[in-house]
Amino acid sequence: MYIAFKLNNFIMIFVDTDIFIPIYLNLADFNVLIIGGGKVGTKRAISFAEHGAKVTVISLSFSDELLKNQDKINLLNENANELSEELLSRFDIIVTATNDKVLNSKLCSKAKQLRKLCNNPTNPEESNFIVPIYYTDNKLSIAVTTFGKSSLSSKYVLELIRENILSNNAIYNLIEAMGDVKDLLKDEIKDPSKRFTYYSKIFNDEIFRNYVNEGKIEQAINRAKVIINE
Ligand SMILES: C[C@@]1(CC(=O)O)C2=NC(=C\c3[nH]c(c(CCC(=O)O)c3CC(=O)O)Cc3[nH]c(c(CC(=O)O)c3CCC(=O)O)/C=C3\N/C(=C\2)[C@@H](CCC(=O)O)[C@]3(C)CC(=O)O)/[C@H]1CCC(=O)O
Ligand SMILES: NC(=O)c1ccc[n+]([C@@H]2O[C@H](COP(=O)([O-])OP(=O)(O)OC[C@H]3O[C@@H](n4cnc5c(N)ncnc54)[C@H](O)[C@@H]3O)[C@@H](O)[C@H]2O)c1
Repeated sequence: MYIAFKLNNFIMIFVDTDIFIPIYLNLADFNVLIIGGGKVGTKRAISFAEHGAKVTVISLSFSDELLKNQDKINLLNENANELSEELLSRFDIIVTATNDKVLNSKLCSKAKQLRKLCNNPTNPEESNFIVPIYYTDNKLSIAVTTFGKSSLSSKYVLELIRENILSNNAIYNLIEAMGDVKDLLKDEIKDPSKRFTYYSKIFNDEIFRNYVNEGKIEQAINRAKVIINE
């Protein structure tokens, strides 16, 4: 998953970025184990729980935020050095977030042997999934990662996309209008291969796009109907 070599006395690590496939997961009711209840473990635990997963945190100590959320997150006060394979097997996803890098590596490696999804925030190149920085609204989602090189840079890239691209309402109008076009085409043309030719034709039509840019969705859909009936 990564290549390491020594250059000027630094160990250079290159994550093989091609090996990661971006996927959006619905983890409702999945069992997630977070090992380490400090700053990183707390962020991950809260985020997984907010997205519907059943979260357990095993740690020697817990942040105040975790202690306040015991109704939503199961806390187990245990030493992770003594975790059995049987316990790890009960979870679908494992995050190793203690401040003991050796322990995190050992646990993540065991988890991967058990074919679990494992995230090691202290050593991204050992993870078989990465938690990217992301933005989601009810129409689209954008996730950015620099594969652990710099979260601040990832955050900056995301801010630039939001400020320079998503701030233009025309993008949202376009998504809305093309969603309506899809409903319309599914209704009117039953043969998918015929239907598919219309998507790009309508998407690239100048008149359709002008209406979309002006926020005139109804006129845009009428224009789509004209194209379908041509
Ligand atoms: C998105 C977010 C999600 C979350 O953590 O829940 C996240 N990091 C966040 C913040 C953050 N992380 C760090 C800083 C300090 C400034 C800086 O260094 O930039 C800040 C800034 C802050 O805290 O504001 C330091 C840092 N990051 C990693 C290491 C380990 C290492 O390098 O060894 C170190 C310690 C380096 C050291 O010890 O020196 C690695 C990872 N961090 C990732 C995700 C994954 C890759 C995503 C990517 O490529 O961006 C990956 C690979 C872990 C993974 O696999 O999931 C969250 C957004 C918070 C928000 O929303 O604002
Ligand atoms: N990926 C990221 O975004 C990111 C960001 C900052 C830091 N980090 C790295 O993540 C690691 C954790 O950082 P943190 O700020 O959450 O640390 P922290 O000190 O706040 O928390 C560590 C937690 O691990 C627990 N722990 C330690 N040994 C344990 C054991 N044997 N069994 C059970 N629990 C144990 C501690 O009780 C504590 O709750 C650090 O190595 C840090 O460099 C990653």
